[in-house]
Amino acid sequence: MFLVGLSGGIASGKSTVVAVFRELGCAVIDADVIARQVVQPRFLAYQQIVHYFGSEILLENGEINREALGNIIFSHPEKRQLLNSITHPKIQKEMLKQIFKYFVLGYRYVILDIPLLFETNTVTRFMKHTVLVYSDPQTQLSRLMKRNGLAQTEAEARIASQLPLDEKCKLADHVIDNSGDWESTRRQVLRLHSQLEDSLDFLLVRLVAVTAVAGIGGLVCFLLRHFLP
Ligand SMILES: CC(C)(COP(=O)(O)OP(=O)(O)OC[C@H]1O[C@@H](n2cnc3c(N)ncnc32)[C@H](O)[C@@H]1O)[C@@H](O)C(=O)NCCC(=O)NCCS
Ligand SMILES: Nc1ncnc2c1ncn2[C@@H]1O[C@H](COP(=O)(O)OP(=O)(O)OP(=O)(O)O)[C@@H](O)[C@H]1O
Repeated sequence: MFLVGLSGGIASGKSTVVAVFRELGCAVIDADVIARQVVQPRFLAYQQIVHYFGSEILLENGEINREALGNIIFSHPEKRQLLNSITHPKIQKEMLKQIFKYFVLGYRYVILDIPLLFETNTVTRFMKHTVLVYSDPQTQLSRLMKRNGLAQTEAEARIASQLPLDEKCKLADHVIDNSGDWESTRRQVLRLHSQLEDSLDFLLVRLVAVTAVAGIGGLVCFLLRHFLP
């Protein structure tokens, strides 16, 4: 089994791309979804967040007010670092569990949707392929403002909290440009999907070749040992 790391910038279109991969039957693990689960009130990360950020970041029902926490961490790098240090180890542990689940289920590759894949670049070495979902700066900004109802300065602060998309493009093996319409993105995902399937075939061919060479080598040794004086 191999891993495909998928990333992008905030509102660049990762979920849009991942939806097409899911439609094609691919296994996908979404770090944003896990990040939401690990801060539920019954977990340790929740207590740590309340301890460091105070009860003012809680909603009336006791859950974390994500908007309030986002406003803090996207404008204070040291607080972002603190939140990352609380949540990231738990997110990685849960991702590992899910990778194992898909391995047991027999999936041949798994797509990991990790927004900060290239920022925390220790993870990229476990990926056979990396994919970047790009959108041009103006499109990214306007989609983010519209989706989250943010003012331009707030949206710019969120974008600035991540490595620029142009930098990430240089680090990725594949780029999907989501600056255009849905159909154009869909076509690119279909093309990439068939490339990933081809690379899977290539892996199988290599595995068969290695097994065949080992088998022939064993047979030659056997013959030499038994038939040579
Ligand atoms: C700050 C939080 C509360 C904001 O929640 P909200 O529901 O508004 O946004 P959501 O979780 O859907 O994230 C949206 C996007 O924000 C960006 N983002 C989230 N966390 C971070 C971060 N620590 N640094 C930079 N960008 C981030 C990502 O591009 C992500 O896809 C939340 O994102 C969070 O808990 N972040 C810390 C965990 C984390 O790093 N998550 C990213 C996946 S590893
Ligand atoms: N090709 C497109 N055309 C028009 N709108 C789009 C397109 N792709 C995405 N969008 C819209 O842009 C917004 C961001 O897209 P999406 O949620 O897929 O990004 P994301 O990278 O997963 O975001 P985040 O990391 O912040 O959660 C959404 O409101 C989505 O509907």
